[in-house]
Amino acid sequence: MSKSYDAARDVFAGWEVDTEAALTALSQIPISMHCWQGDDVVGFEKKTGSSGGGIQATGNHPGRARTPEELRADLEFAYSKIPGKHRLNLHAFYMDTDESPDRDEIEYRHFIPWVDWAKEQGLGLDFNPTFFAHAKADDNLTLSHPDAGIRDFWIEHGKRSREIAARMGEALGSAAVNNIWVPDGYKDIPVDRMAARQRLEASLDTMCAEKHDKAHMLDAVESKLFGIGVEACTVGSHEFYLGYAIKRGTLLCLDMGHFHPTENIADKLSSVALSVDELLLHVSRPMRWDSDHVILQDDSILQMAQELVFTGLLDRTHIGLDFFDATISRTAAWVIGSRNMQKALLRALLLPQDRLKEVEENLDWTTRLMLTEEARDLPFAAVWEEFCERNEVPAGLGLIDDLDAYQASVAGRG
Ligand SMILES: C[C@H](O)[C@H](O)[C@@H](O)C(=O)CO
Ligand SMILES: [Mn+2]
Repeated sequence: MSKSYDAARDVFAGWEVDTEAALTALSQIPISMHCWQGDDVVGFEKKTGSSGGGIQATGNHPGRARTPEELRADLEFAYSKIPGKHRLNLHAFYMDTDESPDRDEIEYRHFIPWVDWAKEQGLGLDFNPTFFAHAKADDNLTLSHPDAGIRDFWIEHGKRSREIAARMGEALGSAAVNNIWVPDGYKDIPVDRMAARQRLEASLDTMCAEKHDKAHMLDAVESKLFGIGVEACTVGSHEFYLGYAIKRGTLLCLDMGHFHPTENIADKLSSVALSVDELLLHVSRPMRWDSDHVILQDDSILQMAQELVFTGLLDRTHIGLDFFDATISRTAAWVIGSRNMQKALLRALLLPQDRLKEVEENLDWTTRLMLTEEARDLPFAAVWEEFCERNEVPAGLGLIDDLDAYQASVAGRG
């Protein structure tokens, strides 16, 4: 235990905050790191179409992972710099196989190398059907397409993805969240939104009809305000999926980039949690649009973490990341973003929660403001360093050399 941690523990104790309890709580929060930051959302299948689903990684930093082996090596490095045990969020088009199954032909066996690796690394896995980057998504319509043949193709993909996720969860002894994000929408103003939404709802119902053990797989649905090429209408809007999650008992996924830029996503947690059992977060940083920048310790993330801690929602929320920046080291992006999520949680866990709630209850808003502002100056960094040390990962400047050395080792990839 370092001298600075010792001193910090005393300072926090003066605020009636137990740093040991905060460290224990933080060590029990897994972050689901998204595989797609490692290769700019390209995936490993041999067949692709022209639709990117309105999402886009920009930049050309050297070192993009081109194979599952390269991606796993990058992930191993990233996890070795992130304190604690975490999860990997895999998309269906990251299959690891010599075969070329189409989306409606994928099977669990195409993902076994990922499961074996996750077991070896002590990681949990989460999963996502991939409803974009395919010729049958080129109209920007999949599950809501007017053509039943196209809908059936994607329904089959979704069914298989749920089955694969369930088998992953069973194999690893930890439920895989299977997140359904469907990019469907219209570039210009549609005249029959209702028909599109009815088709999406019916397709989702068929796709999710088979019951899987919740100990193995949990369905989540993710809404979006708009994407590039579908500016006028997204079929799976927030209202659509909020209703769907409530009616069908699925998790609701809130992606921080999928709302109007002035909306505060942290504010939504307590509202939706009154009507859905569990939540999935896609923690992201939109800049003017759903730009998926690497997350910072900015107000949006700090408030999100504080809401999770203060509302007692950590047990009902699965924290996933969703950003992809190709202008910087991809492994560093994972490390910086994941650690920032953890730092935000630690900051929230180190706040004098009981006292703050008490003064608010007493309408003493002056003291509330004074306490929240003074608490910003507490010696949080010493507690974070202690967490890193206990988990045998570097903190501060010690991290930079490691990140640089790894980036140099992958920069020669073609
Ligand atoms: C690749 C992911 O499925 C994707 O980012 C989705 O979650 C999303 O947020 C689309 O904007
Ligand atoms: Mn997302």
